[in-house]
Amino acid sequence: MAGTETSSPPPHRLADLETLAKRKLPEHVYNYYRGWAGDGQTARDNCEAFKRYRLLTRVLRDVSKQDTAVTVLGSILDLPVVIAPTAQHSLAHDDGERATAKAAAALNVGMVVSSWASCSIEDISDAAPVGVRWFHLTLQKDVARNKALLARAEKAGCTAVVLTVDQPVARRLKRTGKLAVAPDDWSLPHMTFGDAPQRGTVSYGEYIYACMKQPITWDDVVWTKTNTSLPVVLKGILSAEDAEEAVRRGVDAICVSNHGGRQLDGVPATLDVLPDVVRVVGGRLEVYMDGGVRTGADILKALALGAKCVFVGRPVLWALAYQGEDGVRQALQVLNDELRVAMAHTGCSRISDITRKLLVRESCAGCHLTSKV
Ligand SMILES: Cc1cc2nc3c(=O)[nH]c(=O)nc-3n(C[C@H](O)[C@H](O)[C@H](O)COP(=O)(O)O)c2cc1C
Ligand SMILES: CCCCCCC(=O)C(=O)O
Repeated sequence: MAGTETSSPPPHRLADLETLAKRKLPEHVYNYYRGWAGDGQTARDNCEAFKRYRLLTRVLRDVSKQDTAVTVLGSILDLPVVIAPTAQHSLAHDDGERATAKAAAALNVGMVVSSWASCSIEDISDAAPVGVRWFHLTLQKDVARNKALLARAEKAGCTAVVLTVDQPVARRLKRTGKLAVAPDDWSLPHMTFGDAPQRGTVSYGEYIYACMKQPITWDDVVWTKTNTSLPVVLKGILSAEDAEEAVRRGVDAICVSNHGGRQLDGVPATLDVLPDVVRVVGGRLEVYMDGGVRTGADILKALALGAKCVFVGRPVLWALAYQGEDGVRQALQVLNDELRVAMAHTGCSRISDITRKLLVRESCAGCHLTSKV
């Protein structure tokens, strides 16, 4: 089991965390967290897309202070960052999601607790009573369980429901060409399996789809809206058309996401589709994004292209494996420091100063005065 704290120095970059975590994690856990669909083209492209934009500095402004606060679904975050829903934090550290939630609360960033969490939503709320927390709902075949989870999330203080919509069929999660098998060390307090196959003998996808409602449709989005008083966020939107439908169905926010490249390989990087989605939505609901966010400059780029905030997935798991709650705090602090530096150099004192004018496309780096991003 990972999770023994060491006195290693704090990481300077989130990119270093994966190597630090790898040394501590059992191989199957590292492979599961790192995993991607297909050849990993989309997983890589999510990160590369950020590098295709350059930041344009603006000088001689008073940037002695940066206010990085943002309001999402009525809650104030000190950073435009939400910890993405990711399964099974106890595989990274004994304190699991309790540690992650404490770190998120300490820096006042958001956290989405996965339906696939290893700690229950009640345990997490007991460990970290404050903090902006949302519940990620995987719709299960068991309708009563879905209703009960919505009620439990609200009672435990969650202020939004995040419905993941990009898992229509069981996937074949891979890393280095090997198909992941459902291991027997998962703890799943929110899920009901009925006559599920034996873990350790079937693929990861076969196992989890034994309890998931499949496929889910727009009617399920309406069902979710009807069965909770909380705002509903759709996570996994990639097209302008689906974003338009989300507006029509009365959804409160969407997260442009390809699940960190873990669903269908070959779909576009999220940063590349974000502008189209933002354009069609036209401010009628909040738009977030995730996939490949690794630096404060990445956050600035996503916000410049219209995201209200970003979700961060794998780096949080690496930080948790590296040094538990403290590791996650350090990682969030790195993002905070880097965002402030990027804002100062681009002449931004507050989040609302961040606009598309601060970005140039890589191919246009020499002709930015005439280019549009
Ligand atoms: C190990 C792991 C588990 C995940 N579990 C979930 C989940 O339970 N629900 C969900 O909607 N997304 C899940 N995701 C996807 C993340 O929420 C997020 O979309 C993705 O990790 C963002 O990309 P990034 O890792 O490059 O930041 C998971 C991702 C990883 C890496
Ligand atoms: C422990 C079961 C994991 C279920 C699926 C979580 C997920 O969405 C992922 O990408 O992994």
